[in-house]
Amino acid sequence: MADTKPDKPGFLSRLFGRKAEAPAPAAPETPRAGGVPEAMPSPPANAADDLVPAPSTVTQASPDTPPEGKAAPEVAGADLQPVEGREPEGGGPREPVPRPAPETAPTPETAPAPEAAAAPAAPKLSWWQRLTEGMRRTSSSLSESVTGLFTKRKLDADTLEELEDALVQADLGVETALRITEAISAGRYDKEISPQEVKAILAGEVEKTLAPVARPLVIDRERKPFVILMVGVNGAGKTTTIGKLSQKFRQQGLKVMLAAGDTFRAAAIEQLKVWGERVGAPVVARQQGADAAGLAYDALEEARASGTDVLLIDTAGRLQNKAGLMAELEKIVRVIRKFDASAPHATLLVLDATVGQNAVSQVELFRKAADVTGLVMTKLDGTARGGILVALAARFGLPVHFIGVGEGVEDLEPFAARDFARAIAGLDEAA
Ligand SMILES: Nc1nc2c(ncn2[C@@H]2O[C@H](COP(=O)(O)OP(=O)(O)OP(=O)(O)O)[C@@H](O)[C@H]2O)c(=O)[nH]1
Repeated sequence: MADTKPDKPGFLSRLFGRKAEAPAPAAPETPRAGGVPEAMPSPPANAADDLVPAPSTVTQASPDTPPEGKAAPEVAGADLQPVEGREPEGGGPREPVPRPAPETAPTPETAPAPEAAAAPAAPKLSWWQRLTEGMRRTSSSLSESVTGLFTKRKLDADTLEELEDALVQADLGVETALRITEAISAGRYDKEISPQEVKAILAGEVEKTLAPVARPLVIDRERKPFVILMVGVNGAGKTTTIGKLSQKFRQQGLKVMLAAGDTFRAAAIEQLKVWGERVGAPVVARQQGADAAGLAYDALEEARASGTDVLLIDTAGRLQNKAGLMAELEKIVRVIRKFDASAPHATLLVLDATVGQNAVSQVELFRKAADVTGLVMTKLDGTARGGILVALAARFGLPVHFIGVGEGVEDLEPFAARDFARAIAGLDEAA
């Protein structure tokens, strides 16, 4: 018998209806600087491209200090609140002191794996285990909905509507939610469908959306240094991600240098120095409040002179207001290009998954100020809103290079569409 049409508006009208009825992006789950404050008074315009206002210091890496398994704990609390003004001086590192150095410097070959220096006890988990564990909140809320909706029930309009709601709630985005419900309903209307079948279709559709954006970050060895500019709002995980990436690059045998371009926060400079020590990468830094573009230029000179392969430049996640932040980023890019017209070779926007739909406006904002070439999504472990990555992929098509599911150095891995799709749907690892 032919499938009966659902007794409800078509998908398009449902799409427009829903858009009209639920435009407000959900608030972040935890109060944080998910957005850049707008209503603050404008900061004094930055001086012209003053490239050498104050000497930069290069903290020589203590390559003797092995990378550790435990990432720098943040700088929580006040740092994540909207900025009221500059942070008081003396916000020193809130990191554990790096472990004592061993006798010999670790080469990428000899450097101990991050876990080696970490506290014992915890069994080593595979990436799949970390990923599924990290994404449990997102996947269980989806799984519960699917199981609740499709257990011993025929597929009808109400079920589809409810499923669509659950998908939108998980931040997958309206378009993707519609595509998934259409795929599920195709040929199955008024028939029974098991939760497992629904999850398989869900995973398949999510994978289709993600596959085009799951692209590795390729370091062009011809570019020396290969310059990576890290941008994102404060608290998104930029500094931590720089540390984790540095560790990966070092393990690949690359010579890495870090530039403490978040001169807005003293703690960020210190945090980066700690990471530099841990992974064996020198850190170019100036005092808090120094001109970040000038610092970037110094770092480029340093990096070229020392034969560095990869230079990672940290940037401030907030200034007095959005316009100030954007102006600073644009200036950094301008100054970098004076040194090397092809740089930055990658501009990575770090996004915190817990902000949900707010990530959409962050992408729009940062794309205007810096030519964002790829995304890194952090904190997928702290949220039920992991679906936002799917919504971003559908909307912007920007490459997603890495995802983070925890604070540990091993909790950041290259993004793989199938793994993510199966994890979000609550399925087992692909064979
Ligand atoms: N749970 C979890 N925490 C993370 C992840 N990535 C980073 N963090 C934590 O998020 C906090 C903020 O990270 P930072 O690297 O300081 O963020 P930032 O963007 O540099 O912030 P500013 O320096 O304020 O601009 C730290 O406590 C990190 O350990 C992740 O994938 N999962």
